[in-house]
Amino acid sequence: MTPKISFEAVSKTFPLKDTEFVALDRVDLDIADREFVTVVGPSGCGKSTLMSMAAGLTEPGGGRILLDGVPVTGPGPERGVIFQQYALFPWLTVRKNVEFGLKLAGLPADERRRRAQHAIDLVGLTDFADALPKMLSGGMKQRCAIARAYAVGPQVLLMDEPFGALDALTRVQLQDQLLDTWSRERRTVMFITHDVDEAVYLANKVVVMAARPGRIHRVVEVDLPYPRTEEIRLSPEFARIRNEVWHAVYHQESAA
Ligand SMILES: Nc1ncnc2c1ncn2[C@@H]1O[C@H](COP(=O)(O)OP(=O)(O)OP(=O)(O)O)[C@@H](O)[C@H]1O
Repeated sequence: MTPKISFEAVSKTFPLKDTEFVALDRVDLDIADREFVTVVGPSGCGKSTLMSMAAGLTEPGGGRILLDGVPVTGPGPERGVIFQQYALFPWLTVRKNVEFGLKLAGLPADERRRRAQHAIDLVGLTDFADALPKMLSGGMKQRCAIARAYAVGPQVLLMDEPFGALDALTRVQLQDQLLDTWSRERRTVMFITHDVDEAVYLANKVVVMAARPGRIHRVVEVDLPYPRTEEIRLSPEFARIRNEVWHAVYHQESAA
């Protein structure tokens, strides 16, 4: 079966003084349809660059990225991108923020309203649909950004440390909510995080990257059932996988 996203020998260099810095060196990775893949690795190993290329915002220097077998040449509505910074329009309500992309897509007003409401309900912001971003907590702002991405109905969600700026409790709540939505509306997710627990809790596959040059170091399958629960989070099997990923991230020389 054709993978949803394929990275084929993807490389990227950036100019550095009179030489070149190799940010990514021949990355090969397949993400299957409806998979939830998390990407972890040391700072500067190229996680964001990799995702930005999947989003069509950065061109690969070498190799190619395929979406359903077709080379990515730019952004598209089948890919929703969510960054750590919420990037909401402060003068628009939650509803208007969520409707924004739908307006750009040229959808009629009643369809925009219906889709936005569905996405707002999904992320639990029903009571705040008419609030401005300044009235929302950090977690609620990020929910709004997620709703905005969902509303367009992307098959793929590309999430770059979306919960990185949130407190631990909000983070756990949003992880559960994201998994809940994912299990109902199965999309393909590529999710970057610095947090090993988060990487294991969410994913069915954790990609561990290494730096200098940026490359894939290991891929760890997470053979834990969904729905993920607190019981799973506290289980010995979870701890075993978490330790394996932790070791792969923080002891790369000895693990190589
Ligand atoms: N536009 C750019 N120009 C020059 N160098 C860049 C550019 N974008 C990224 N880099 C370099 O490429 C490397 C990979 O960056 P990237 O942001 O993808 O890493 P990352 O793994 O996401 O890091 P972090 O975990 O710190 O966010 C870094 O060393 C960075 O300095």
